[in-house]
Amino acid sequence: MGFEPYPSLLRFFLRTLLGFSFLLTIHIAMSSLEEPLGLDKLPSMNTMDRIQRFSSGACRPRVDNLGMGQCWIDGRSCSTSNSCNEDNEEYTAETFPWRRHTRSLSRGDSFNQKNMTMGRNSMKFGMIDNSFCASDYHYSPKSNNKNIQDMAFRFMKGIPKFVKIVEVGPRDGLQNEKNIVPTDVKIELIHRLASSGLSVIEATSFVSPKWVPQLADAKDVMQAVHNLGGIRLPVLTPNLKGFEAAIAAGAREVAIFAAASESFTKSNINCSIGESLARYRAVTRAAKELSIPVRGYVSCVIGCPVEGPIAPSKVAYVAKELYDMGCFEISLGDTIGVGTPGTVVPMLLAVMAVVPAEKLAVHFHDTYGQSLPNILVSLQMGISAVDSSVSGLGGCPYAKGASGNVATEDVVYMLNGLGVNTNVDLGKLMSAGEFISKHLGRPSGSKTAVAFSRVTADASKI
Ligand SMILES: CC(C)(COP(=O)([O-])OP(=O)([O-])OC[C@H]1O[C@@H](n2cnc3c(N)ncnc32)[C@H](O)[C@@H]1OP(=O)([O-])[O-])[C@@H](O)C(=O)NCCC(=O)NCCSC(=O)C[C@@](C)(O)CC(=O)[O-]
Repeated sequence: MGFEPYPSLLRFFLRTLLGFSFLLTIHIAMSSLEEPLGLDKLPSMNTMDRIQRFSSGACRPRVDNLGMGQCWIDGRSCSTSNSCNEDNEEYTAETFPWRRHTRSLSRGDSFNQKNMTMGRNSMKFGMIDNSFCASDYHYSPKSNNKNIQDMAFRFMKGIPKFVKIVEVGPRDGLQNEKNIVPTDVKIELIHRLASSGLSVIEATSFVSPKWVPQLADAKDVMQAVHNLGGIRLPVLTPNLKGFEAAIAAGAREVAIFAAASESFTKSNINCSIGESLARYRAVTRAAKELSIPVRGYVSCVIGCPVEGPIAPSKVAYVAKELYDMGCFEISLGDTIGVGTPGTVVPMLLAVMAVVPAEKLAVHFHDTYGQSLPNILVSLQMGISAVDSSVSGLGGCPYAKGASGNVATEDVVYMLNGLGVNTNVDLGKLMSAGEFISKHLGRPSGSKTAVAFSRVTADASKI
């Protein structure tokens, strides 16, 4: 819809925009970054805009060429310049097995057909044009508050009231650090994280010290923390040897880690996907005998550092195998952080066709700054477990270029802003982040922590 034929609409937009800027200025001045803007505090135009930007069906990846700037929209290719071209390629349900599920999911749910078709809107320089209002919601001066409330309701509908955060800082966060972090510092970090209210903290890995020297002290760390009350402390175990060592050190929960890429599996655990699943079957059998819960990871759910794009069906296959062998939860890892909502949504749809959403967690690395939008769409799709790492520490030693995990502080800040409960005290969490960042001698990788420390520094100058 163009503006010219509708001068009154244009006036309405300008008035709303001015009103919004004014309100925002007042709010920022008053809140001094103390808390995120809640949905209820944002003017209605902005709510619409956000629904548009976070629309889940925007762009789905081509399985055969998912170069990270490439995507497809209902049979049309889209280049990195975000312009879409019609093409005549045939895309069948077999090529994209999640599409059938997309249609059935879309009926009558928050993740509905309207949202799925928003991707048809053309995009320029990263901004979706205003055709969303025209084609899908017919936004006009006559639109009343109810329409806007409906849209806000639809946006929030899938988002859970409580999100479980799985803190992976002491393990995923530290495993790639070049300088060995003293055992005492690791133990202190776990204590500080626990005191912030986090209920699941991945403590360490019982892997070969030749492969991951940073975690060679797994036994000492585990022995020191395993009695921390009310906290779950899973540890990574790549095989029976690791499982037995973990149990002997006091572990009461373990995690096994597979991948959807053959090349990554080879470089990470030195075997094929098939061999890794056989090893993990042995671990889950042993765990079952001891009533030890096992979490499963699938790495490279969007892309692999060696193979490039990974098909959602491969991710679904490995996730289902782990689920069938008894994992209580499957964490889907974007190991190199190349995912966007456009590629995360189809991957999740494929996995959700074979593993229930309530058994899934998401695990994003923040290489391209896409973790928060990726988490947001995951929540909208019914996932309520999110992995993150204090201060954004992390990276896999066997995934070159992989940056840190999404920062736990940033996840908690966003969830607070959405009114989602996490039971985590952001202040105490940031102090744990400050502790480990100081030790590592570098600034925090959390934008939230950096913003708060600036505000505090500015305030102390007054
Ligand atoms: C799987 C292995 C052990 C195979 O390693 P291998 O060399 O193929 O195994 P092997 O069976 O031939 O054993 C070689 C040596 O390792 C020892 N060994 C064997 N197993 C263990 C064990 N459990 N604990 C301690 N030692 C062990 C074994 O005893 C032997 O010792 P040696 O006789 O030479 O003295 C190795 O490749 C390994 O440890 N890899 C771990 C790699 C790793 O930890 N990667 C990072 C975690 S995954 C990740 O970060 C992704 C994730 C989960 O965060 C999600 C995401 O972001 O996507």
